[in-house]
Amino acid sequence: MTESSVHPALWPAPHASGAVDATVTVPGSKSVTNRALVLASLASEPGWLRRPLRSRDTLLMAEALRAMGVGIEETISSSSTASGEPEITGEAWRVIPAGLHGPVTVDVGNAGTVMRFLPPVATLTDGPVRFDGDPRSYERPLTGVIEGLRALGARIEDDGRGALPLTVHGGGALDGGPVAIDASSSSQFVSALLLSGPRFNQGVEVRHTGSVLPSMPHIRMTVDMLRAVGAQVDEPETGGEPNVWRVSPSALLGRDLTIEPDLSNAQPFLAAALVTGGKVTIPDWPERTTQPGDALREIFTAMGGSCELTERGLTFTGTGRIHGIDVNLGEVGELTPGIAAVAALADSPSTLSGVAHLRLHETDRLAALTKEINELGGDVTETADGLHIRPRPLHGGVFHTYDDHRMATAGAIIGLAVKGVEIENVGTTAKTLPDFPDMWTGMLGV
Ligand SMILES: O=C(O)C1=C[C@@H](OP(=O)(O)O)[C@@H](O)[C@H](O)C1
Ligand SMILES: C=C(OP(=O)(O)O)C(=O)O
Repeated sequence: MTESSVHPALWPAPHASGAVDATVTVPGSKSVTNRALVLASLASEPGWLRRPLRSRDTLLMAEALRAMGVGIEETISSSSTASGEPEITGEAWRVIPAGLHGPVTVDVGNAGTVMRFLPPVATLTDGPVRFDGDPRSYERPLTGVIEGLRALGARIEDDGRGALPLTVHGGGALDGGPVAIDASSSSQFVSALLLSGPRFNQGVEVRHTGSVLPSMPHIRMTVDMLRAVGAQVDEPETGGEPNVWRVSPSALLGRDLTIEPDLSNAQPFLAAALVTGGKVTIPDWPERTTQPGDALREIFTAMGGSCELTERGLTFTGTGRIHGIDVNLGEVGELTPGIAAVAALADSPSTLSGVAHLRLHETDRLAALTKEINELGGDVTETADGLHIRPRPLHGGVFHTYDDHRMATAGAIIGLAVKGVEIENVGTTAKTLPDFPDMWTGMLGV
């Protein structure tokens, strides 16, 4: 447990006195940064990550890979101006792959990407790799990774619950081949096995056997990023068998990759435009992306705003009126807390569905959102796979965050419209956006 969660401070969420009008530069994507770190570490030559996200989840990933032997040097990248003067263009990480070694202990924190993406990497080391993390990490599902890796030839010691803590006994290589897993509780099981797949002797063929598969854009992100480093991937969306992904064994290239801004972390800022009837521009919004946050253009437009993508970025404009929405968020589950917050301020009810698996995210997000919005006077009920939200006038109070970064940002969105909201442990936003409080007050000019 972190110091801040033992003595959680209360952060008075700023109330917006008028329409916001701001440009907010959002740091790099967590999901892209952590995939890029894994792929660069498994490559056969050095590579670069430019504008990586520097947050708890990505630093834990970098630290774990370093402990296994990978060189990751943090530098400030520069390029020359027309006059020849160097111009600072931002942070860059140079990744230098090396032989992977144990014994190592990996702290996964509460990062889904670290606890799921690294056990497959650990099978390639020459020793034991112990995985441990925050108390909540013991409750988050890992069965697909543990059972999947065992079926592919790995030796893993765990306590039989299909969760952390566990030790992967790396044997220097893994057979690989075909494997069937149920990834209905997390798409990250599929991504995890695919990311290391090129380095398994026979590659990997992952077959998802469960009824639902959440977060498909994140699996597309895995496939796209694998292809970008030279891997050969067959997958359902380009003519392959449904629910089957195949990665051939191959060496991986070291690339020079600029990380896109984190569009899910852009969500609270776009929501601020919607809630206050203002305007927010996010520079460098990609024209094409696999990030689920891109769906906000459609979802927040349906909730009452409008957006325009230009060379300046994405500009989102609110009208001051917010409408409820009936939407299946199965593909974009991580957007649920921010959408629920906006929906609680709308002029009609909302039904958010397709997100039963959020009960096993950083916290049980369906229970947490229901409790916290209702404690401010709201009327939210949990359904089997989501939330039903009937807006009511809300009042101030403490908004608890349960060590969940997206609960903290959801509370901040509500605080824009409701006076006297205090966010407990806003520091938990450090998981993916350490500068959130300053960025938020900066946007509001307070
Ligand atoms: O692969 C990824 O980077 C992610 C996949 C999703 O996980 P689930 O499929 O477990 O929801 C998402 O919610 C998480 O924030 C990031
Ligand atoms: C679910 C999330 O994170 P994780 O990568 O820990 O699963 C999230 O960021 O919303």
